[in-house]
Amino acid sequence: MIALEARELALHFGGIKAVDGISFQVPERSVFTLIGPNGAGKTTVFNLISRIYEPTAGRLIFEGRDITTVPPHDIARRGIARTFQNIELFENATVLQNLLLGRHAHAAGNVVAELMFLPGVRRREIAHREAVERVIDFLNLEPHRDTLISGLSYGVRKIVELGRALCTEPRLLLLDEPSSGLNPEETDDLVFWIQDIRDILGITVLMVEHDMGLVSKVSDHVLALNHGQVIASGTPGAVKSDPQVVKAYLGG
Ligand SMILES: Nc1ncnc2c1ncn2[C@@H]1O[C@H](COP(=O)(O)OP(=O)(O)OP(=O)(O)O)[C@@H](O)[C@H]1O
Repeated sequence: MIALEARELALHFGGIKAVDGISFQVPERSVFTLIGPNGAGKTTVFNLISRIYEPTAGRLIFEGRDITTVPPHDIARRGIARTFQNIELFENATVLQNLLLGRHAHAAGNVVAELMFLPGVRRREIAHREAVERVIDFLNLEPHRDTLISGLSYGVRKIVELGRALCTEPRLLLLDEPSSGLNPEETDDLVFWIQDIRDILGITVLMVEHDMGLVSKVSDHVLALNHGQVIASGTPGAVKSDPQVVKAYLGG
């Protein structure tokens, strides 16, 4: 089964063809990685899927449904979550509070019902708590649950951000440069987290990543972009040694 499909997707900013008619299919329960030199169009693809940008042309299909014109706030409800290149957490809140906020931000709520604390609201609240506890457990965040984000190392913050995305119980997780700022040991841990997210939680992972060591260890499929176009697609080994990819990284 295909989780996500891009068909001839394009986004032009004036004369700049940031994404220039690319097509790809992300199989369910796989790790699919976008690589390419700076300015290749990787982040723009993420922003198109998150619906931050309107495509100039093309379609995006998620689980067989066209999401090309779905409003951004609906994306999480449909089962897509993302992390950002720069961590976006509430510094003066605890890990638990951040995870709960991540959960609530995407929950459909009725303000009157919430104020009156109707039974449905309590049930939902319990469901939120349970989802958050599962994530704390899964990512071994228990020792940090009551720690303020400002008191955490960068590596742990990145795991919390991953946790916040997982709290929405996505079926597709977008990871934007997950290894940036991590030391080699933390990057090795990330390999296991990503594999567990795919294998244990059954979530499809679409990732943008520069660290080729991490890309090779964890990806089922790699798509290389340059100047907004696909230049290679296949296994990590095949893409890494593709002459067009080698040339692109050398500045071609
Ligand atoms: N909002 C924007 N307005 C104008 N041009 C943009 C905008 N966003 C991206 N671009 C341009 O589109 C091209 C693709 O950029 P993008 O950020 O997607 O590349 P990238 O592959 O993610 O690069 P990096 O690895 O540096 O993050 C670049 O030429 C960039 O300057």
